[in-house]
Order: sequence, then structure tokens, then C-alpha cells
Amino acid sequence: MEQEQQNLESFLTWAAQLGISDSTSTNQPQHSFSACLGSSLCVSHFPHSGGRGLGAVRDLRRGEIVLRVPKSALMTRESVMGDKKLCIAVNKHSSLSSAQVLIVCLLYEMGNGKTSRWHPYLMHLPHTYDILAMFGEFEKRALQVDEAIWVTEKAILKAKTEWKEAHALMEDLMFKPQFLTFKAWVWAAATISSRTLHIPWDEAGCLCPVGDLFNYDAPGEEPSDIEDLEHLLSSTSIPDTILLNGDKNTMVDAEQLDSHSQRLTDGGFEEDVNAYCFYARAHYKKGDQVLLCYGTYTNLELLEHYGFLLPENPNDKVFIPLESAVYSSTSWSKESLYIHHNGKPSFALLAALRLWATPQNKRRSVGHLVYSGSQVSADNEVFIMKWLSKTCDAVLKNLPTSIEEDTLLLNAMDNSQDFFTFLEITKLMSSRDEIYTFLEAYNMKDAHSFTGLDLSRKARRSMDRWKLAVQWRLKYKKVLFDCISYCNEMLDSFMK
Ligand SMILES: C[S@@+](CC[C@H](N)C(=O)[O-])C[C@H]1O[C@@H](n2cnc3c(N)ncnc32)[C@H](O)[C@@H]1O
Repeated sequence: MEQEQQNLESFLTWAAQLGISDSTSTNQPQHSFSACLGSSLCVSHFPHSGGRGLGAVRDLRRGEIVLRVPKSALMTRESVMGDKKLCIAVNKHSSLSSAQVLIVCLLYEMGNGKTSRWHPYLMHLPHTYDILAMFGEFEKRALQVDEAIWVTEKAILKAKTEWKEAHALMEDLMFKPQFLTFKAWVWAAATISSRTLHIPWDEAGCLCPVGDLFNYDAPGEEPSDIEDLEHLLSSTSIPDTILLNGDKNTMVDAEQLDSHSQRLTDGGFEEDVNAYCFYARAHYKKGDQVLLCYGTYTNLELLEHYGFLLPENPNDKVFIPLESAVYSSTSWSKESLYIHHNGKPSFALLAALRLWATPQNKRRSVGHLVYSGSQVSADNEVFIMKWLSKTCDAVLKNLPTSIEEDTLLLNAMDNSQDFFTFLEITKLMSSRDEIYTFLEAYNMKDAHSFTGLDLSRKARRSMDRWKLAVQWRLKYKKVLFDCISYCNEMLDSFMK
């Protein structure tokens, strides 16, 4: 712990020397060279939303700048390949993707140890990740849903293929054996996947010291109240004309305002100041965690790229099996036919089902209703609500565990002080196959002999990923359950 604190302090001092600053002044940082934070932000721990992250040291207003990271402080392919040896070797392997090269660059710098220019930054990177490509067979199976298992298999295969493709380059660079392993590769790939930020000149993105300490918030509502708008306008370089313009240019103004508010509520590289700039995306009280939106992701995508999921993710989607006739009844893409996080079918799914449930020879005549989101008829609506409810129910019944069992299992994982208590709680579950598989995988068949003992590190890591898998599948099941409730409510309204 003390070592970690020391690493953090030397990292922040190093960052200040590179010009990274959370000062609101556009010129020089207001505080001393000894640390880059303290004017707006501080590194803090947020156990329920991302662990280590950045907290507000004072009240922050939406739209105000909270961090600047100069281009020279960004770790990019370009900046690392200033090293001649690396540059010559990489140029001989032109078939590698830009992301593969950035992974090699990261491992190369890790291999340079203390002599690396990035050493203080590299020291504070996480030691492990929980992205899907790191899931073992047991954790993958724990996802239970074919789609999620398939995405995991694809992620593992992609990591293995890319590692093999990059092997010759890493050998040319005479990497030490520990940096040539698949384990090292997935660590570096996970670092790149979960921490890089977009830059316009390189699709591999950049590692952004300090800027990569912001934890994630899902995209939310754009500012709507007048106070927010006034603040946006007064705190930026938006020309006064926008403020003063009357009705005649409302559309143009709204568009301009929208693009400014997008820019203001997120991070991005800004050419004019040659730096990555981060703005508060909401009003924050002193002590609050300051968050950044990395993009719009479902929970499965968050797991795949970042190794976490959100308990309440407004962008989550659940796909259910549909007959091919449903897909062919409309021109909407498969990706648009899903159930929202709150159990409501998507606009396209409802419309596709309404058309599919209409006799072929009548579809043309009801097209205008369907495409405007209206019901076709009471009979049609009752039919599709019954069908949707039955389909969701069948999916739920086909899965090896129920919502109740998953909830119990998660409670056991959360509340057990030791492994013995965990096992005691799980005895309440009707099916314990999964638990026995876990015990067997870690040679703990005689679990009672482990009373009071902690799990091995390997078993603990597996349990962390197992927990993520259970959280994911539970959320998936709850969405299906909520969809059934939604259908039942709709059916009830037809009975009245
Ligand atoms: C860019 S880093 C953010 C800083 C990171 N917490 C750290 O300690 O270095 C992204 C990683 O933080 C974690 N994370 C970010 N937002 C999160 C959230 N809302 N809930 C849980 N974990 C989150 C995930 O592990 C993710 O891969």
C-alpha cells in the first residue's frame, strides 16, 4: 500500500513536469511543479464505481475545464517510435495493425524498466484486468447466454491470433521471455483496450497519463435547463450572436449549441492548444467522483472492452431469438431488433413484429402505421405481446439458473467474509453444479478443510470474473423478466 502511494506521488510529480495540469488557467499551472492535481481534481478511491478514479476537490460546474494533458505527454505509437531500434523493427512488420503495434510499444517500454521515459506512468497501471479475452473456460460458461459465450470466444481468438502475428516483431526486438508470453500480451492488449483515448491522427489512440484515471459514466441527457444553457454560453467562446439571436436562427443555433455542448461535456484532443482537454460533464460537488463518457456501450461491450458493467446501463440491449420471417418482414437491421434495459421492446422490434403478424397481402396497407410506430389493430397487438412474452419466458426457462438463484449466488459472493461462509450461503441454492465445477477447477473438493482460509490468488481472480459473469447474466434475465411484465401490462390494458 505504501509502495502504491509512493508510486502515485512520483507519478503525479512526473506528470506535472510534463505540463499535465488540472489548473483552470490556460497558461501555466497555478500550483507548484510538485504535483499536477489539486486545483480541480484529486486521485481517490470509489469502491462502487470503478475503484481508483478522480474526485472533485471543489465544486465543479458543467462545462468547465478540469484537466489538460499536452500532446508531448501522450504515449502514442509516434512518441514511442522515436526510439530508432523500435522504429526500424516495426517498419519491417507492416502487416501488423496500428493497435498491435501500440501493444508492442507498451510491452517494449515495460521491458525497458526504469530506463523507460514512461516508467512512473507504467508503474501505476493495473496489474490485472477482467476483460472478456481474459475469461477462462469456467467464467465463459458462467455467462450462460450463447451470444455472450460467442463474443467471449471471439475475443479470446482475436487476442491469440494477434499475439501470434506480432511474435516475430517481439522476437526481433529481443523481448525478455516474460514479455513474449500470451499473458503479457493480453495484459498489454487490455491496457490499450480499456485506457486509450481517441486521437485524430492515429486510429490506435493514445495512452493519456492522468486523463486515463477518469472512470466511466454512460452518456446522459444533454443540458436542458436554462441555467445550464446560460452557463454553457457564458463559460465558453461561443459567439455572443448565439445568445442574442432571436427566433429566426433557432435551428442553426440549436445545432451549434449542441456541438459545443458535446465538446464541452467530454474530453478530446484540441489542436489549438495542442493538448487533450477534459471538461466536467455535469455539476459536481466537492468530493464527488468526476466521470468521463468513453462512448455508448451495452453491458456486454463494456465487459468486452473495459472489464466491468453498469448495474443500471441505459444503453443495455437484450436480443432474443426471432424467426427468420421477422427479419425479412422489414428492412430494419438485426441490430435494431432488441429489448431495452427497462424491458421495453425497441421501436424497430415492435414495428417488425407488427408487420410480421400481419397477413402478407395486407402489409402494404398498414405500412404507414407500422413505420410511424402506431399499432396496427388490437388483435395484432395482443398477438405480438403474447408472442413476445412467451418467447422471453422460453429463453428464461432454458437457462441453467433462475433470477433467484443468481441473486443468491451474488449475495454469497458479496457478503461472505470467508470462503466457508460463501459455501454455507450457496447451500440454499437448488442447483450447485456451477459451484462444484469451481471447486473442482481449483482442487477444493474438500471445501470444509478450507474453513477460515482465503482463496488462492488464482481462485480469487477467477471468482471476480465469475461474479462479473453472474452479474451480466442476471441483468440479462431481469430485462427479459421486465419485458414479460411490460407485455402483461399491455395485455391487461386491452382487457379493460
Ligand atoms: C480508463 S480506466 C479508469 C481508471 C481506473 N479505475 C484505474 O484505476 O486506473 C478504465 C477502467 O476503470 C474501471 N472502471 C471505469 N469506470 C467504471 C465504472 N463505472 N464501474 C466500474 N469500473 C469502472 C474499469 O476497470 C475500466 O477498465
